[in-house]
Amino acid sequence: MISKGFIEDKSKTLITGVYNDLTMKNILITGGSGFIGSHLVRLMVTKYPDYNIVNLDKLTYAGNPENLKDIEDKGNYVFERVDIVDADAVFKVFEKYDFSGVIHLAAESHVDRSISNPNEFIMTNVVGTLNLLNAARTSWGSNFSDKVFYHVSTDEVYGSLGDEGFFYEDTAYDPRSPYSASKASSDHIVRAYYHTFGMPVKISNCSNNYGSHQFPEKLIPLMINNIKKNKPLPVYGEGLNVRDWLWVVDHARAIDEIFHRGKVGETYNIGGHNEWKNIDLVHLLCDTMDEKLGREPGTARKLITFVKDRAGHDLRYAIDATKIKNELGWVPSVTFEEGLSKTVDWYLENEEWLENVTSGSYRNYYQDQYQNR
Ligand SMILES: Cc1cn([C@H]2C[C@H](O)[C@@H](COP(=O)(O)OP(=O)(O)O[C@H]3O[C@H](C)C(=O)[C@H](O)[C@H]3O)O2)c(=O)[nH]c1=O
Repeated sequence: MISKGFIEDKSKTLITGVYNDLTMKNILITGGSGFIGSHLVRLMVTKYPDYNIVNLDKLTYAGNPENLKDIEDKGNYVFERVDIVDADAVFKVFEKYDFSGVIHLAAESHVDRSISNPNEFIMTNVVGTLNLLNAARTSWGSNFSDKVFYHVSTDEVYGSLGDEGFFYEDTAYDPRSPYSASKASSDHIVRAYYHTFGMPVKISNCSNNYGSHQFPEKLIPLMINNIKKNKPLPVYGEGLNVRDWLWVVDHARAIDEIFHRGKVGETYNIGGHNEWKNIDLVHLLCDTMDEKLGREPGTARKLITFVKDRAGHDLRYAIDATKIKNELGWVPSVTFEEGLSKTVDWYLENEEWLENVTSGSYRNYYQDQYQNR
């Protein structure tokens, strides 16, 4: 079924009326209905009206078209429901559109889920990435001029830091969870396609993101949701693990810069220089929520419950983001206090979204909508 107007094949036959400018570039964003992906799609669709943004997403529990409600009617946005593990389906999408660039974010991303179900992570993150690389290679042939295959990855590939030091672009990979091992593998495969086939690739490795539209299994939205509902706040171990938090909108800005101006074959680390011990962050969230909800100070902290630690829990992540700052001029646009306050407000104002993602209502609704496509 035709989604919303597209260029049917590489001879560029126009078959519906929406995209009548054949000079427009088709850019593929995978995982665009997810948390980081939806922020990137929003930015690209609004900032680059001369690009057709094709969002390819499987719509798992964490991918939700509702995240893009505000831009889904734009003429330069198209949605394709595809599982990247399905090589044939991926090839068909590459045949249907003549992509100039690929920004690949589709991934299983939750570390705890990778511990209980590693296979899904290997399939989506490793095999899925391979399928995209193969489809791009077949589609582009040996003509790589003006093409980019950009893999969006994580700082977890570098392993776990002690109390000191940072991850640099040349830090040796040392992944320790099935999730980070799958992302490390896909980074290596992407690099292999650069060295072996000359494919113009770029990779970025980013620290923990926070912001609107994040599935409430991740630390920040989970805590916000539980505080709101007066439910226990599960802190793993003693809460001493450290994460470097970055506002998701700033991550999307960084991806835009790297996609357009980053050097081919290079890696860029992205981070906020914003390290927090989990327990300190949970305290901050508790106090912020008490204030915003007009509750007695100290109310939310009483909900904190120390629970069994995550297996193989990485102690500390911290990114050195000097390269992206020096080469591309990117720095975070907000302080953590600003970003967190905006984030808490968004979850409080979007109760329905939170309820629907938690109950699976959106998922059921959209799976019905797209089941015959
Ligand atoms: C869900 C949860 C987490 N935690 C701890 C575990 C971590 O030390 C920290 C953050 O956990 P979260 O699962 O939100 O994120 P990470 O495991 O650091 O990984 C995240 O950031 C990287 C960069 C990615 O690449 C991952 O895709 C992304 O999921 O809070 C708790 O103490 N309690 C909880 O209920």
